[in-house]
Amino acid sequence: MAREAALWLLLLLSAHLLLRRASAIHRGQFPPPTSFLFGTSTAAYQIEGGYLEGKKSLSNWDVYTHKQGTIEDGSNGDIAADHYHRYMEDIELMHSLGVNSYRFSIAWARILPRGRFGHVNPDGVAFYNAIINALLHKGIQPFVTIFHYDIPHELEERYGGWLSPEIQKDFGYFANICFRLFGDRVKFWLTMNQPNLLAKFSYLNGWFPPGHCSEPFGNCAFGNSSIEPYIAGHNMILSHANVVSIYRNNYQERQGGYIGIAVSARWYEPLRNTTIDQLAVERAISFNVPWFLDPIILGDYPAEMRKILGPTLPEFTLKQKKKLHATKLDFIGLNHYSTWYVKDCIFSPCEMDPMDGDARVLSLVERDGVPIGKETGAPFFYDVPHGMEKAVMYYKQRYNNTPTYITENGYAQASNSSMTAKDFTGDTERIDYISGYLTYLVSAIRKGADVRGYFVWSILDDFEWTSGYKDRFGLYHVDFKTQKRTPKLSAEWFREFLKGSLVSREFQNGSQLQQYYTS
Ligand SMILES: O=C(/C=C/c1ccc(O)cc1)O[C@@H]1O[C@H](CO)[C@@H](O)[C@H](O)[C@H]1O
Repeated sequence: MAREAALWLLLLLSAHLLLRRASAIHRGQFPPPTSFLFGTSTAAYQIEGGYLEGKKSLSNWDVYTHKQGTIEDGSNGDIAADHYHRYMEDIELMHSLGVNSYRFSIAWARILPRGRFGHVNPDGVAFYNAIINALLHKGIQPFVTIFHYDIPHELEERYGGWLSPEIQKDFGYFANICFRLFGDRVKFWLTMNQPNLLAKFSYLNGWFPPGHCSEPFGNCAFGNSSIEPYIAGHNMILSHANVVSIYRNNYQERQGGYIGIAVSARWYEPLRNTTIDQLAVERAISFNVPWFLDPIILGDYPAEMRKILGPTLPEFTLKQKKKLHATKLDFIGLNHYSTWYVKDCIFSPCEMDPMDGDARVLSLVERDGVPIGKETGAPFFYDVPHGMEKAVMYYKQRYNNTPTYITENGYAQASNSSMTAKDFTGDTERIDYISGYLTYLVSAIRKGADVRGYFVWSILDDFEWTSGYKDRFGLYHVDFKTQKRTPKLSAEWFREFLKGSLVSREFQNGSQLQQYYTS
């Protein structure tokens, strides 16, 4: 039965490639597996479930999702994709794809249920040991995010989470335990995931816990949208620096790994070809990635931010600047999905934008009624493949070609509860999306960008934060009632791509094939 399904998918895939020639892209255009990672990406809260199992405590997300009205479909991550019980099956799926890396995150509340105020939980440690060992056994490099949005709820209650400098101590305490317990086997660490997006979702527009915001960015019971995002951001930057210094001083030499940070790297284009919209693009960019990477790599916030925010933007003390300078990072992780048009809001009137409005810009997905790219199942995410090359080349230049990994890129299918696996497995749009972005990534690499890996978000359909289970990003479909995993066409495509066998389908002409194998 499973065999039949696989054959059927393979047939569909061949037809897709023949008819649409979707991918001139092939594995041989990238550096060899010894120097380039191809993997899939996940985060603990989005796939694990088991929210009260193994003596885990409640995280901020457990508490938030259990409140009415926070998640669009009223769901939560209590069970999610049940990866807590099915991790071996999921690792086998990845192995069958032929990836050489897997990016996942560690649930803080599994390792330290009470943060630094309690004990290390052996069950949590055992869970991640089992995952790491199973991955290594199959030749898959663990690529670990220490913090991907979920913190022990107690830290939120005690001192307000990321709003307090206290969090720096807790985060350092947690990371130190991760390095000590897992660092003998984990060689790739990300301190955090998308702090630049998280600070806004948590404290500017209030979509994520603790749901803080104020007018005009949103209407929340608590918060101050013009101050709190930058306080949280400041604590995140200092927490990153602290954790990198812990790794450098106590582990890196002995363990021989690398440490970086993953940021949300949206790309922006001017709505009109005018100076004011071009300046708006520069502001939008500055308030996105450079908000975090300028302090971490160059030592201070970007000038555009200081100019607009003035004293609202915290200052780094001399001591902090010294620490930033001494730590920095080994590599940059870019999460890239889409591109937006940007319109100036300083010299022209605008509606309030709860994502980019703090940069005095409005981001849009259409120009004169024409969408910026092909639409996807996620509202606001469009298929704009050239944005990948633009973003990579921009940050190559800004950060002196720091080694870079594309830590996330992927495509969402929209769904509703009456749809079944069959409705999702013929996902040629995802194949087009991924092969398009990979094509532009190859172009950036050819132009000298030091890109060392690419991770698809995601291996499985998962809990997509405030969208709940509606947006399906998986290469494998998950039936959340039975937890059955079914490969989509894109999974078969990725497998063929990683094998290098797409080339033989693409190039019927023998000499080109010859060229590929000898180059
Ligand atoms: O980029 C985002 C999230 C965007 C968003 C969320 C909720 C909204 O309401 C609007 C946008 O996160 C990255 O992209 C993925 C796919 O989304 C997430 O599942 C990952 O966890 C995250 O690192």
